[in-house]
Amino acid sequence: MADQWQEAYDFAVQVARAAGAVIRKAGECEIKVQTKSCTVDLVTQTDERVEKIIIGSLKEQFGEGTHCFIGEESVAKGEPCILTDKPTWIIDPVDGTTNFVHGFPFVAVSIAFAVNKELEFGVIYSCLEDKMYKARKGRGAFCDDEPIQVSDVKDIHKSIIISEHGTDRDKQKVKKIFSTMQKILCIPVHGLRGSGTAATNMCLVASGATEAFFEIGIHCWDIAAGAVIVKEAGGVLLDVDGGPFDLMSRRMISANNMVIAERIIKEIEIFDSVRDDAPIQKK
Ligand SMILES: O=P(O)(O)O[C@H]1[C@H](O)[C@@H](O)[C@H](O)[C@@H](O)[C@@H]1O
Ligand SMILES: [Mg+2]
Repeated sequence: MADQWQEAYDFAVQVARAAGAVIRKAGECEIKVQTKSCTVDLVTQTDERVEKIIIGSLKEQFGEGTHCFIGEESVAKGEPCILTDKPTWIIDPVDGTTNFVHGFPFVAVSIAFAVNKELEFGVIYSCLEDKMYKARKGRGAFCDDEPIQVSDVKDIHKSIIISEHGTDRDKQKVKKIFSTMQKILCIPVHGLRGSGTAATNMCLVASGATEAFFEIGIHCWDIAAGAVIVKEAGGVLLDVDGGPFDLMSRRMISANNMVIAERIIKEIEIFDSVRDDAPIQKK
């Protein structure tokens, strides 16, 4: 059954493109902003609407009950964030909500699909740039149907590194984030960047525009699709402590190769985040 998930993969591309069109259109109107975990963790009606459209389309296509869903906005409303062996869609309807609110031009729809806890494919539609990134396990990574691959740079001094500061404003954590960035900048590297969306950042690694992207505090929906795309483009994924990549751990580094990844890891000051699949605390 080599091609078991091809239909799902093709459908995910269609759904991501349609979702991106909804986001583009919504960006032309007034955007009503609300907050989630804190005052800088933004959400809009578009995030919720687009997630409903995506999950609704997938349920209609594949039947209610056979597939599971982990969506950013559903989890925010109390749905479980547990990856089981069942076919599971992992969805970020609007990755880069802050960018969307401000008109900063990087916003992505991110859709991944896992079976037996293994990622089968990932689709990221960078909808303002109109770029469709996709990858299926063992079959390469593509941008607008052209194969993409990571950069071959091994010399850290010739690299561009991406990181983000996320939405947690705990002073000690922010201090560690900036201390890490300072140390990396002074290795020195050619530059530090951040697009404001983890999904797009991972596509930039996969297409060779940058050598690595790391972040602590991201969620599984931010990185699931990107993980497949980076890997299929020849890159590597690791925990920020150098251990194996763990989708639910809320931290990861994606890089073009192990040499770059391990050099960056030496500088990362790690801080704790509650795992995505941690039991929900009763209030
Ligand atoms: O826009 P989001 O879907 O909320 O994802 C963001 C995330 O909130 C932020 O913490 C990260 O720094 C960004 O890289 C994410 O993509
Ligand atoms: Mg996101």
